[in-house]
Amino acid sequence: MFPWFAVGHITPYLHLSNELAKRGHKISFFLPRKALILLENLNLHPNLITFHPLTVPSVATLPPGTETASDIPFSDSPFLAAAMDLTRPQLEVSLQAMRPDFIFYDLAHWIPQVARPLGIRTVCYNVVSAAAIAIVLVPAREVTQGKPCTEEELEKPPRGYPSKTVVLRGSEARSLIFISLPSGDNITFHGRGTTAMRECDAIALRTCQEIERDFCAYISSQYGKAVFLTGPVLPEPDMKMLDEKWAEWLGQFKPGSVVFCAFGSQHVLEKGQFQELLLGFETTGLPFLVALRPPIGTNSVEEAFPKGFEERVRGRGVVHGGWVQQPLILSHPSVGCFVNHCGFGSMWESLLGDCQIVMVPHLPDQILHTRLLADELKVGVEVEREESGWFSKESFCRAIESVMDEESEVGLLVKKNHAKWRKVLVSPNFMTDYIDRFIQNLQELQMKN
Ligand SMILES: C[C@@H]1O[C@@H](OC[C@H]2O[C@@H](Oc3cc4c(O)cc(O)cc4[o+]c3-c3ccc(O)c(O)c3)[C@H](O)[C@@H](O)[C@@H]2O)[C@H](O)[C@H](O)[C@H]1O
Ligand SMILES: O=c1ccn([C@@H]2O[C@H](COP(=O)(O)OP(=O)(O)O[C@H]3OC[C@@H](O)[C@H](O)[C@H]3O)[C@@H](O)[C@H]2O)c(=O)[nH]1
Repeated sequence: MFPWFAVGHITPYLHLSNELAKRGHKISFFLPRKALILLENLNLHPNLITFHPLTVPSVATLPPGTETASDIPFSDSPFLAAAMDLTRPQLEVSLQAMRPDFIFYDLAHWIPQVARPLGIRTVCYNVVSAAAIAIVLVPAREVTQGKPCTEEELEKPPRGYPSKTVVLRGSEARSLIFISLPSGDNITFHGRGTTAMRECDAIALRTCQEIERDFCAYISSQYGKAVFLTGPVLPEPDMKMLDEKWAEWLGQFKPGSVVFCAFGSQHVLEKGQFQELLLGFETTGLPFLVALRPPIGTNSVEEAFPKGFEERVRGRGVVHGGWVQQPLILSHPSVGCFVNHCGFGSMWESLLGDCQIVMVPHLPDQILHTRLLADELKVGVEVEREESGWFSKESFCRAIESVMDEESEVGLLVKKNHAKWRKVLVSPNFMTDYIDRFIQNLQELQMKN
């Protein structure tokens, strides 16, 4: 396993590794040293899953010590991609010695060049939605190296893109410009993503037909190869592992009453937006647990609190400036609403849980995931932004109240739809059957010469 150096990628690769190991397969997992510390406890089969910490080479354009996407602003992602590419010699030496049957990778587009001569099969395993891939990372989206896409080009989905709902609206499309800019040396993000999928033996996606059938079919037709699906791949939460501190705090509130908020491993808010969000939570009058990193330019969340905030919400609101056990908090009976950025991991965790869903997307893939949930499946609501991109305290509060008010029409509708989808996704054997079929797909691929 060799995922992109981001917690939102390493985590789902580890969930898949656990499922493979559960069925007796042996896994070597390559990841930056720092990520290992955070994720080691998610390894449920240490006898079969071995971690291989990588030394992430220093790149002049990255802050010293950078190892994962959590360490840098989004704008530095291209330099982290360059650093990942420089780990190639480490991978080469290890693969030569190990000779695994398969290697799984995503943004390291050069893996097939290394693996093919060694007879190792390559699986490009993507852990963002099929929709996000279909809208940009396909040959039908023409991108020329050295020529950034225009706004007009970005506004149009590629020919044959199968949805009119799961799209970026108006100025949102501008944020896709990054696909046509360098991502490491001499390659664009589009070049990286499409090479990775064109050159692999199999494309795999962390999704299911039931939700993303048309997008999967589109990707398959664009690349002229089968697309293997793993399903959502989420472990059963083990509530015994929830930190005593949170179990106790959450335990004081009525079932389904607490609003939990987290924005994944990369997103850091501007101070003004952070304060607006907290004021929005305050206005709801509901108990809340917010787990967000200190906003830009601050060293702690406390330092950025709005004036008098702490006293006003004492006893019902907690703001934690670090990492929490998100899947376990979401499964706590007191938690009734999940305000999240709709990273693909959080999207699955919210869909499989039974909290009401409120989305505040930031990156373009997160906007597409939000459209899928809010406009296609209608299982949650999106917080309204102003034209400038600003979320006001009123819009946060309105979105949360609209799903938490038991009388609200929107709240009842999303609850009903969510329950319907959840029933499908948690039905006995749904996830197991996906993994079993996926392994069968791999075994058939292995039979081919
Ligand atoms: C330069 C910065 O680039 C962007 O940040 C990189 C992040 O990319 C994430 O991965 C994807 C994002 C998107 C997206 O935003 C919209 C899409 O329609 C598609 C994708 O695809 C992918 C992706 C990732 C991996 C993979 O194998 C794929 O096949 C597709 C990644 O999750 C995250 O960790 C990166 O930080 C960013 O937009 C920023 O604005 C730019 O400055
Ligand atoms: O405090 C936290 C925050 C997050 N998490 C976990 O970290 C993971 C975060 O993954 P997400 O995909 O939701 O979000 P990230 O922003 O970290 O992901 C990244 O990769 C996936 C893409 O869709 C996102 O756009 C990209 O930012 C989730 O599994 C979540 O449960 C915690 O366990 N605790």
